[in-house]
Amino acid sequence: MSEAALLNPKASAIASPLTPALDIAGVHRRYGNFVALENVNLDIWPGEFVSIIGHSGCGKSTLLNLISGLDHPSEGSVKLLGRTITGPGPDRAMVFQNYSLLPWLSVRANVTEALRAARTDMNAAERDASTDHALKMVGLWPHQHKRPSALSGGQRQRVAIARAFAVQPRVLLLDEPFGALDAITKGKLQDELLGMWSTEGESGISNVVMVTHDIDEAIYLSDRIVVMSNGPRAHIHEVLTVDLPRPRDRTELVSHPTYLNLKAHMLHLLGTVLATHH
Ligand SMILES: Nc1ncnc2c1ncn2[C@@H]1O[C@H](COP(=O)(O)OP(=O)(O)OP(=O)(O)O)[C@@H](O)[C@H]1O
Repeated sequence: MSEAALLNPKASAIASPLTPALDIAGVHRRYGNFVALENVNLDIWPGEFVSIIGHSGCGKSTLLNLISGLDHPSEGSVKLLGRTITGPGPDRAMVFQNYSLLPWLSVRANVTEALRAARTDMNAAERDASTDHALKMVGLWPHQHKRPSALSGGQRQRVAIARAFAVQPRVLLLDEPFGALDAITKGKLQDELLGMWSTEGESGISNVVMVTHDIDEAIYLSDRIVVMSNGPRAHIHEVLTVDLPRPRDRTELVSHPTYLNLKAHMLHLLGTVLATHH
């Protein structure tokens, strides 16, 4: 990077390696008197895969909603490449816990309509090709003309995943995306996700922020794992770095000392330090 680019704030807003992809600073989220999040601070760097883990109700979905722009902090700011997020945008796509499919549209149309909205750079043929690819990837191509109501919970979740994968946003926000899936499908989609995320270049997914309850999934996929404290007044308890080389081999990983140490540490945090005694 040239000195001029560093000195020119406009030029450096996008290009500087010193600008976080996401800059979450002093974020509080209150609902009336109820404080869901209290003083959350986190920088996520371009290219990072970050997971968020913590007990139920600690504000994980709230944090994702703030990044998506569907919700706003009561205090503090969330910035994307140096610009404050004021609403949803085509640079971010979210896979919700509850699928959020449009029930009056077919499986296929749920994907193509999302592309029409988010990828104005694509023509109809490109949208069709991208939809075909995403639906095949999640194994729903044979079901493409069905309505969501005719699908199982796991199938609906896969439509939501196909929609986000097809859009290929700069930042992909995932709220327990694989929770409803069987182990084989889950593993396959985790690997598809990694394949898309690690794609180099201007297009494609640069950052993934994923809420999960699954410790193994968090370690397998992430560069860093954010452990939230319990709510109310939830904040970041600890950020763990997953210092394991990529590509990672699922079967070799489980006997790797770094993996075992991380897993033991997370079990201790979630099971003892942050235990909820329910
Ligand atoms: N619109 C709202 N109004 C009032 N309280 C809310 C609202 N949305 C969330 N909360 C509260 O904020 C807290 C955090 O909720 P959130 O859904 O972010 O938790 P979570 O960590 O994603 O939980 P889970 O793991 O169960 O999905 C909870 O106590 C929840 O009841």
